[in-house]
Amino acid sequence: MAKRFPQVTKVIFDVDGLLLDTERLYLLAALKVCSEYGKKYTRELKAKVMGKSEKEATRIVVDYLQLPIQPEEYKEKVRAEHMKTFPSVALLPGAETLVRHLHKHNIPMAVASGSSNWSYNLKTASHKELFSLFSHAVLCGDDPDVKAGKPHPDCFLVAARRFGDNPDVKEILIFEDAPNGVEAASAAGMPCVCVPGEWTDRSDVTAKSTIVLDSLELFRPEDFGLPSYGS
Ligand SMILES: O=c1[nH]cc([C@@H]2O[C@H](COP(=O)(O)O)[C@@H](O)[C@H]2O)c(=O)[nH]1
Ligand SMILES: [Mg+2]
Repeated sequence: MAKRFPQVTKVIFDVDGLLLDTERLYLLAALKVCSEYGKKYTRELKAKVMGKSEKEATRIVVDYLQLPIQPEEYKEKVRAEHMKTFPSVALLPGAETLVRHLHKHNIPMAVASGSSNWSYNLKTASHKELFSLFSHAVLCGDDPDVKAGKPHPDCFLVAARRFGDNPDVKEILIFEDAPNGVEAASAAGMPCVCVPGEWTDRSDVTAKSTIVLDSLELFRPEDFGLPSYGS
């Protein structure tokens, strides 16, 4: 089958809103905590923080809504909500099939997320075997090599270096759901498949994505020179 886009040889997946259905859980937690102070956590505010590191996202929310608490206290309150919901989070449609397919064909794969280690461990707890198929996870919140979170390109460039053989950035395909992540992929010089979640406006990701899909289930590996399903 002919390629539609340049050949890629490696893949990096975003986590929240792309592999895991966590974005609705982030929303519920933020709505609950902000409402305790009579504040409304809006779609516009959510779009600003999706993909950011926990530290940055926390500061942005507290500043934007002028919450009468320190960012650290906001973070702890939100974490208390996440402890209730993250351990049973579901995978998004198409995620498991795609990851297992690429792994079967020995395509090097990593994940790169705005998450902290704490949050990543909690939300991947019931999907440990699937997440063990990635060669490495770059977690912006706690990784000493990541100087700036998405939309800066650092997390994807660090993940690329850890593949080990100094790969060409143009051969590394990013999967993202949010504007900050698409921006980061573009800044890294990497092609990007965007699957916009419920809280991402298509118009915010179209220009800098290689392709925009309604679901991971619609991704055709052969379009990027990867082995097709069934092969
Ligand atoms: O409603 C929200 N969505 C997402 C985030 C932040 O975005 C990251 C998601 O990163 P990614 O999509 O890169 O996995 C989360 O770890 C969190 O820090 C947030 O604060 N609030
Ligand atoms: Mg995401």
